[in-house]
Amino acid sequence: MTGDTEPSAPAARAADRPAGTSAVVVGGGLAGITAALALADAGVRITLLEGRPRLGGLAFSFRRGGLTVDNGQHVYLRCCTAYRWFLDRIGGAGLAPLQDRLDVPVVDVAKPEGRRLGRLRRDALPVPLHLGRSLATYPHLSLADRARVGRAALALQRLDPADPALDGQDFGGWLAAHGQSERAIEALWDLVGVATLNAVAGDCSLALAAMVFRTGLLSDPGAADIGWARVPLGDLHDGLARTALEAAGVRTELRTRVGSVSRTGSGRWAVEVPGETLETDAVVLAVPQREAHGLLPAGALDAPERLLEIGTSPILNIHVVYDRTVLRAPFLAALGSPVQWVFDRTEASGLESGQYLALSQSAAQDDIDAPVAALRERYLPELERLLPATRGAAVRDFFVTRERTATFAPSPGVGRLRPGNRTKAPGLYLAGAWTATGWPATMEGAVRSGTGAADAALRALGRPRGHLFGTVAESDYHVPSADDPGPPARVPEGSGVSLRGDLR
Ligand SMILES: Cc1cc2nc3c(=O)[nH]c(=O)nc-3n(C[C@H](O)[C@H](O)[C@H](O)COP(=O)(O)OP(=O)(O)OC[C@H]3O[C@@H](n4cnc5c(N)ncnc54)[C@H](O)[C@@H]3O)c2cc1C
Repeated sequence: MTGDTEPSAPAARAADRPAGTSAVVVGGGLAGITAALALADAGVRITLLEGRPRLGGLAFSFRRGGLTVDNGQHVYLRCCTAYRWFLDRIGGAGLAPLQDRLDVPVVDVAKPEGRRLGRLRRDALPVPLHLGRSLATYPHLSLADRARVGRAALALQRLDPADPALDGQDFGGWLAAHGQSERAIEALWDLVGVATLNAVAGDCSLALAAMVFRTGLLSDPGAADIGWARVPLGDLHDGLARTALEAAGVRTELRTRVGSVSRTGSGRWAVEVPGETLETDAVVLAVPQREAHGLLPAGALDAPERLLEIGTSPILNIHVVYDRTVLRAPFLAALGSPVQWVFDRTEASGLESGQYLALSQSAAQDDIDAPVAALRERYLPELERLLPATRGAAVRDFFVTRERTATFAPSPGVGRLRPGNRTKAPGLYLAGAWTATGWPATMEGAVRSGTGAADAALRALGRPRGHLFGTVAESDYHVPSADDPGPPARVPEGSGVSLRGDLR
């Protein structure tokens, strides 16, 4: 590596760029990759520095014997327009398609009479009627609870997530004040909320919850259709991302941990990595909030100590390989069990026989440090209750992945702690899912923060540009024809992704 980002960029496209427009992006998670791509696409000469030997940050894969394992199951929704733009930009949309229509099997094992299957799905009707039939027939709620859920959803729709007064209130208190029973919270609000917000309703800012439920369930009929990668996450966030960065002329340096960022005497920026210092015009810090706090020069934020007040929340994934197929659906959600969501990872992991399930356990404070043996003892019998076919099946492998700081904690009051993309230091920008995107800690939030930082930098360079992505557009719902097959992120016919009534 050389000492200045400008003359050293390898790709021809970068070499053509005018001098005086270089930037260093620190951190190669989704926020940093996005910022690097968006800036490079606008003609800025970019160096991306990542401390680890791979890109992708918190959403990555690793090898375990013959398996490719994701550190944690990731899903996104059709309303995640920024992440969908990102998938398109790296050429990965076809590898992480969306359901044609929201359809979530929900299995309740709490009742003595046995397990019961319900479904949360949508119809092709306008909001809020698109969920009306599903709610009316949802067997896990009493009739009275279903009516009260409908009324609360309409009240939620009237909230403005950007209203600062909502940030300090907790979602659980709001739900109780709107007549929601403990059962309704468990069987509906937390079923969705824990997975998307990484906290139970009582621990969640009303602003963030309103954002999730309004955008996902109450904005457009298809907004909550679920998408997920049919390949290892690393294929997208590391492999394809690296190819896209290289094609855009970005110089990417892995295993390169930034030690400090400071202003030079001439008003440029000095980025220190082991053995050398890079000089550049602008810096995007796309690292987690604690690292950002450590790298921010004095005076860059009014109250930098607030970054350290942002809490974190863990996610545990439990991976089980059976010698046979035990689940005949791509995923399911569970009630009446410590199991939350179960995903079939068989194909994506490269497993050739048997079935590989990943249990995604959000807000996992109670289990995150439990020994593997204790988790095995607790969760295998739970899987037998949920999926009877596991009872005669042999467990070929059982392991866990623990992300203790998977997301920032969406606690009441977190909104006032999250800074925007701009700092008080000219040329220094912040990105990361923890910045003030209005979204909880998601891939969507990370990508939005990356484009936000790039936009702020481009405006300062006098090169503002149009929006890269919009809200959920009507065009997302058009009927595909032979001439116009529709957006690439659709599940192809016959792909086997549709859910069947019988899960096993
Ligand atoms: C188990 C799990 C499950 C999840 N499930 C979902 C889901 O289903 N849907 C969803 O949308 N989101 C999910 N998320 C959240 C999502 O993964 C994150 O919000 C997103 O990936 C954060 O991206 P980021 O770029 O903001 O930060 P990060 O991914 O944390 O990236 C920051 C990068 O900076 C690098 N870095 C740090 N310090 C330095 C330094 N000094 N020098 C150089 N590099 C440095 C780090 O190595 C890292 O690569 C999940 C997260 C986890 C952990």
